[in-house]
Amino acid sequence: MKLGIIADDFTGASDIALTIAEAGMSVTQYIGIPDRDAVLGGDAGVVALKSRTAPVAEAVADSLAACDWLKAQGAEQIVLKVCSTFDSTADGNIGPVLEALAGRLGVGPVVVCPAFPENGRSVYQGHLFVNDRLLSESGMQDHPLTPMTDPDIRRVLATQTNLPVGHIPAQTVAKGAEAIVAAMPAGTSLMVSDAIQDTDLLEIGKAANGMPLLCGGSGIALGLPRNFGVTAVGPKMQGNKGAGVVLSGSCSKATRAQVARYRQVAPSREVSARELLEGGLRAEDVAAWVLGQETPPLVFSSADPDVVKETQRQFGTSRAAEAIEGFFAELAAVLSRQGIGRIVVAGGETSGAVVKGLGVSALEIGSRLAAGVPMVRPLNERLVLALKSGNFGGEAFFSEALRLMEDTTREEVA
Ligand SMILES: Nc1ncnc2c1ncn2[C@@H]1O[C@H](COP(=O)(O)OP(=O)(O)OP(=O)(O)O)[C@@H](O)[C@H]1O
Ligand SMILES: O=C(O)[C@@H](O)C(=O)CO
Repeated sequence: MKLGIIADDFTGASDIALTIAEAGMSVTQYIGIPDRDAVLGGDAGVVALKSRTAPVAEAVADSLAACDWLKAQGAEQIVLKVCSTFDSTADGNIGPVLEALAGRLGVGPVVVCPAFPENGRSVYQGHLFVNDRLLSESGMQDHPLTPMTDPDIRRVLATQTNLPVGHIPAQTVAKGAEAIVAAMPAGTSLMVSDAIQDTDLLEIGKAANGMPLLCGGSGIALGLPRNFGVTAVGPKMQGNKGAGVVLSGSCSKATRAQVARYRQVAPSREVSARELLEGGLRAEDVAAWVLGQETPPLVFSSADPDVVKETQRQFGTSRAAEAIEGFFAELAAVLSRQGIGRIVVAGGETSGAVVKGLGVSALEIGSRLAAGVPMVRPLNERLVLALKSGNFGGEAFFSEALRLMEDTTREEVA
């Protein structure tokens, strides 16, 4: 293994795995730290954790364990993959995790850059934008678990860590890799880098050659495979023509638009925390309904921010989330036992729940379904999955993904 990634959620893991695979590296996504039997080798390994919303001590312990495992596999460089919208709870574990990893790896400056221009995320003057809006006005301020109300990534990090937080401005990045390297201070610090377009990220990648630790969204990996002499080939994977379903627990703006669009063309079933906590809705019954449909149906809990807030007020944030995630996990498990062929999941936490429900230990990375979303296949299974980050994909994503995932003949190109 050359490149080791620690991802703080499951959709984020497949997002960065796609970037690396499209740049020509062989890559496996592991669901947590794998057992010895499940290690597949390859140029890159992505350990998917569910640490984004975890308490600090747990996130630090899990990330250090993942780092140790990746290093033991030979990884020469470690990337902490966080969300391109820098999702963090009020307690904020990104800073402490970076501090712990930097200590473990004995590193100097650590570049931090969540930019993902292809999906509209850019960093300028240390501030994170989603398209033409500051992060704090992008809809992310209403996220059910990680509301982001400060767009200044330097300030967000500074509240989470005692390490010095610095900045590499766009003017320096525009001068290229050498200027970026020259801008690095001595000693350990977190250097938030501006990046507006892919060429910026490629220069940052070049500058990062030999640096033991980096942090960012999937864009941070764009230029890394080249440092290892790898050239692009692109992943290949066959789809599955079997029955399909969409499971959506994401309440993001993009997902809500996708849900609204897909409901116009497919049967849908809404599930609520109330129904799950009070009514005892059975996953078996919903699975039977799913498998009785001709068009792949949609099962969703996605709701508008005011509905989510009211649910959280009534039942508690974690209790509501656990009920919904537990339901999706169980539903996926029943559907898989009954031979479902394609599952599209919307939402990182929801994807984590579904993958756990399926009992998956590792995922092969296939072709691109949308920017940041590959088709993936659990090891030794025929079932294919799409783990979509909440805010990724166009409005017709669900139909398009299901169609692409059905294709058993397509030879994929990067
Ligand atoms: N109607 C609802 N009321 C309250 N909580 C909900 C509701 N629907 C979903 N949730 C919870 O909100 C969380 C949504 O997080 P999830 O990570 O799945 O989506 P996301 O944050 O949009 O995606 P990403 O992390 O990829 O950006 C989950 O824990 C889910 O269980
Ligand atoms: O970086 C992103 O936006 C995604 O890969 C993600 O992590 C969302 O959960």
